[in-house]
Amino acid sequence: MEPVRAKVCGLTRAEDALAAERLGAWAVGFVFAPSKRRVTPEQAAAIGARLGPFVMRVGVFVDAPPDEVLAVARTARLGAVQLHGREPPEWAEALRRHLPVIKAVRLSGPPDPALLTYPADALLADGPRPGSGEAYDWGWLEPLADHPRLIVAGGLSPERLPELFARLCPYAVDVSSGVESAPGVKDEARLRAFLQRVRRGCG
Ligand SMILES: O=C(O)c1ccccc1NCC(=O)[C@H](O)[C@H](O)COP(=O)(O)O
Repeated sequence: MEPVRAKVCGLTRAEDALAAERLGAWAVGFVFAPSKRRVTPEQAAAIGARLGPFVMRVGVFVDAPPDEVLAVARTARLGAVQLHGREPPEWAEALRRHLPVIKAVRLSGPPDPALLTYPADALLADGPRPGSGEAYDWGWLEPLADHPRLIVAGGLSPERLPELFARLCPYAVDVSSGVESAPGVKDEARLRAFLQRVRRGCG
């Protein structure tokens, strides 16, 4: 059975990042765009430095030009970048010469199938307002179903994973507010419940 990978996004505290690693997250995300969870590159570097070598550090950006993204990635020691805005494909191509790129799409209806040709290493399907916990109709993911690396995000929680996995088996899931007690503060019990369910997979 293929594993389902998990990324815990919107980290602002080392203790939450360490809990995510200990409980089995494959990746942690740092938001560098305007957000209640925004961190500086230096804060992300300090949190990332506490983690072991096998946890991917992902930086979340919204419409930041490639030079800016690469400068942040160097300081924060990121392993991959997640583009959450309307970045032109040329920006993703430029970034992919240096780092893996995850293209995020905000869904308020079924996505344009042209998204499948966007130059990215993975696609992330998010809710209409990232980090808000707002969900969407998973039926809208149909046009992206054949993508080999589809990451499902947006309003996920330990309670909603069983229904998601009964409907589709994505490459990975991404969660932020569904495992929080306050913006940027993760709740260890909810994190544990989420990651335990992910580890059991779709079967
Ligand atoms: O978290 C934010 O505030 C944010 C702001 C701007 C762009 C992206 C942002 N977050 C990215 C994510 O963390 C994902 O959208 C997240 O996993 C899904 O959020 P949630 O619905 O809260 O689980």
